[in-house]
Amino acid sequence: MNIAKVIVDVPAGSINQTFDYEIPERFQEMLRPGMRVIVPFGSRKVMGYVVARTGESDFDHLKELIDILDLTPILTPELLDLGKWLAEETISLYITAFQAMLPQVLKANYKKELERLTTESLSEQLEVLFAGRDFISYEELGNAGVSFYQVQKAIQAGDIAVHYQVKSRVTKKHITFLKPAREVYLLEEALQDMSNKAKKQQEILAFFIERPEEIELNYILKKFGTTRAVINALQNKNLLTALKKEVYRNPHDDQAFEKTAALTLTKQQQKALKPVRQHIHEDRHDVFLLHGVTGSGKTEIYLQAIQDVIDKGEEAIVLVPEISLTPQMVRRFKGRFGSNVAVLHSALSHGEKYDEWRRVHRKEVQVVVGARSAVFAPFENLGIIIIDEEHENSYKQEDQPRYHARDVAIHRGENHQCPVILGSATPTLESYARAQKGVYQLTTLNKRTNDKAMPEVNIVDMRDELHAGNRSMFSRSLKDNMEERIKRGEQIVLLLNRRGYSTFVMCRECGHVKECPHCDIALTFHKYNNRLKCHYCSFEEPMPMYCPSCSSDLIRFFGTGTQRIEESLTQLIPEARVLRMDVDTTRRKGAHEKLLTQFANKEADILLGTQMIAKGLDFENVTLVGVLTADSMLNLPDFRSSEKTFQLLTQVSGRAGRHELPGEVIVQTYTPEHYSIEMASHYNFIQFYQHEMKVRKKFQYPPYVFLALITVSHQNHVTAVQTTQKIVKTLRTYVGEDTVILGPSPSPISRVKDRYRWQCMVKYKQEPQLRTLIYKIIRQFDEEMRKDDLQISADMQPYQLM
Ligand SMILES: Nc1ncnc2c1ncn2[C@@H]1O[C@H](COP(=O)(O)OP(=O)(O)OP(=O)(O)O)[C@@H](O)[C@H]1O
Ligand SMILES: [Zn+2]
Ligand SMILES: [Zn+2]
Repeated sequence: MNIAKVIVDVPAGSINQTFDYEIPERFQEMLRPGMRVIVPFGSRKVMGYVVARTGESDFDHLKELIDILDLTPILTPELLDLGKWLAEETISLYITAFQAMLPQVLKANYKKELERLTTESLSEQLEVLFAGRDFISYEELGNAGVSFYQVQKAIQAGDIAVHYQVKSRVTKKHITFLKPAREVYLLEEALQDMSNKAKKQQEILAFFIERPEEIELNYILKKFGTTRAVINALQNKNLLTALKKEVYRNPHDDQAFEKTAALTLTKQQQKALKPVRQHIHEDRHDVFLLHGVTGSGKTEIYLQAIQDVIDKGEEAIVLVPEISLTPQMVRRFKGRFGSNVAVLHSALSHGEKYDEWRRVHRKEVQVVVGARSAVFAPFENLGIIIIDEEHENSYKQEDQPRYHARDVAIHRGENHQCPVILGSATPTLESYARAQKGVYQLTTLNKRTNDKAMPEVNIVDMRDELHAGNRSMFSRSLKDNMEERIKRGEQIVLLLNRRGYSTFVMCRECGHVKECPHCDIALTFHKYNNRLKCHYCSFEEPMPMYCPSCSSDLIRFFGTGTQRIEESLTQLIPEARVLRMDVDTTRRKGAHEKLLTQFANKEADILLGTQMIAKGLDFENVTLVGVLTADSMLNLPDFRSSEKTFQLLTQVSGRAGRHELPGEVIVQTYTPEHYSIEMASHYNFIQFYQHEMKVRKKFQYPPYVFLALITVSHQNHVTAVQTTQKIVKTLRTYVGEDTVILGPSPSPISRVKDRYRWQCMVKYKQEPQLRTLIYKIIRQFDEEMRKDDLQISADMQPYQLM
């Protein structure tokens, strides 16, 4: 067994397999699968993961592996298997799948050090090595000739520990971040206009167009091999902004969490919990869909199920959407389980994330609460996996490996024979349809725990406002109601549904929205050439001057930011104290929490915000929720837009009247007759489900079919088109008769980073060989991908279609 099978960190299709290495004598005792190693690869030294040990190889003259990076495996046998499955399921490379399961710190080569933990004496060799110090660098270990096996034993005994030194912790308190200074479509315009000489600027801008989030300056400098001058140029053009952020570790340790005890469950809660408990105790896997209205006490059910798991000596993973990983949510879990909980989310620095991950790895906690990637927590005795707000899009990863956390959770639930709970007030059509078929077990909570009615929803037709001469963003009824609440000392939550802004075109006179004649999807407005396009079938036409439906010249695309609304709000109701919560005001660490605390302390009357205020918030004094433009999302070129609108309206309505005071909701819209708005106003999920299923059936969208999206990109337009054509042709030869292949068509963002992007979509019901087929097709282009920088990616069950 002196041969290691290694997946190397060389992300290329032609290298997507294990390589065999001889294990040198000094590592033989300690090397185990799941450890990272350094191996020679060609003329280089690269990192790799040991996936197995074996006694035989098909090859002669194996090279020796050079070094071991871990003294204990960082991937469990289950996670090694999971990585393989994940790669195959998402048509990704094995190395990419393994990297996705680990915190950032373990992917890079960080400096390591050893810490002495015990005051008792160590073995003689180790005593000599430490020489009275508490910390020594890892390199000293190699030089001292101490056996790794001895070190490993001391680690297992808890006498010493290995740390990865994260640079930011030691050297810097502040890190500079970059982010777009303007809306993405404005960046796109700037990119179009930019001189071809400014190559680096173009590359960097294109990067931010694809990922308009803040990111470390250093990362950008390194990635593009560029200098501060190039960044400055982009800043001077007002395209990027720089900001400094402080970096801490152990974010939750100093906070005191008030201890909570289990509540006496309501009848409905008891009924929902019972079968889950049975499964926990019988070590049985099943998927439970917990469909419970907002405020019905789903979280309490999770907490009590987890308590059982803890009592049994097993472990629990709770996934919550990034956006609702609020201090309120963390407090509920820490309040019940104290330091037995690790929290993993993106607001943590690399070092903090690694620290939390390590607490899981060392079995110091039994519960993990985290965003998507927490589904890979390296527990070995899972007793339950819970996905809260299972309908949230953030559970789908939008780059390689393009996995959905739900699929991973269910796969791990099978591995560990434990239950999986999917909870939501507005389940996805996919999940609800599975529950209807009996694939998942459905449990419904249709009452709030306080037995209060759901707040009444009033729809305001904004076209009437316009006709009455009110051109502001606020209807008369919303204004009157806000003033009344402020007088009574009650509070208001205002939602600006901002996604999709400035992309679709709507007539303000009659509400008409331009749709594609072939696809039942709104056309997207492209400002730089003033044309409307369909992103499914590539239909396009010029932006009309007059509404095709009523001939009004009030047809235009939409665009309003929270800041402008805040201004007009203070003009409209000067006495209102407004807190604005959006990406701009929550950028600083802790800002989110601070705003919520201010609002809870009644230092403001109105909380105005984007999607991030729709979820999880629970304030007793909120009696009015206003939705400024319910339709803005409805017109996104996405077949899920009605579903997303229904979900958002239902979630935000759930923020009102959660306690003693009754709540009310005012929804402003230009299309009050749209079924998702109308049905959300009655909280009628079942009716919405039935209606939307008919629409999906008619247009053949999920859950009636599965989708696979293949995207090709290349600097040369013709190459991109021709490659996509070849792919489509091969696919057509092998798929079944009922399978539909759409395309080639240009991707919605048809040029990024000076690369042209084309795509094709497969709609299928049954294609057991499709993944293998797509994998093989992509591999046929390995040569071009390696030499000519062609890129091909596949997204099975895509969520992002734009
Ligand atoms: N059995 C119970 N008895 C009394 N109060 C309860 C009970 N269960 C939950 N609650 C309280 O009811 C409120 C709503 O519960 P919870 O937040 O768990 O609901 P939810 O379904 O998760 O809501 P949402 O989907 O809106 O986040 C909370 O304040 C919670 O403390
Ligand atoms: Zn019109
Ligand atoms: Zn179309």
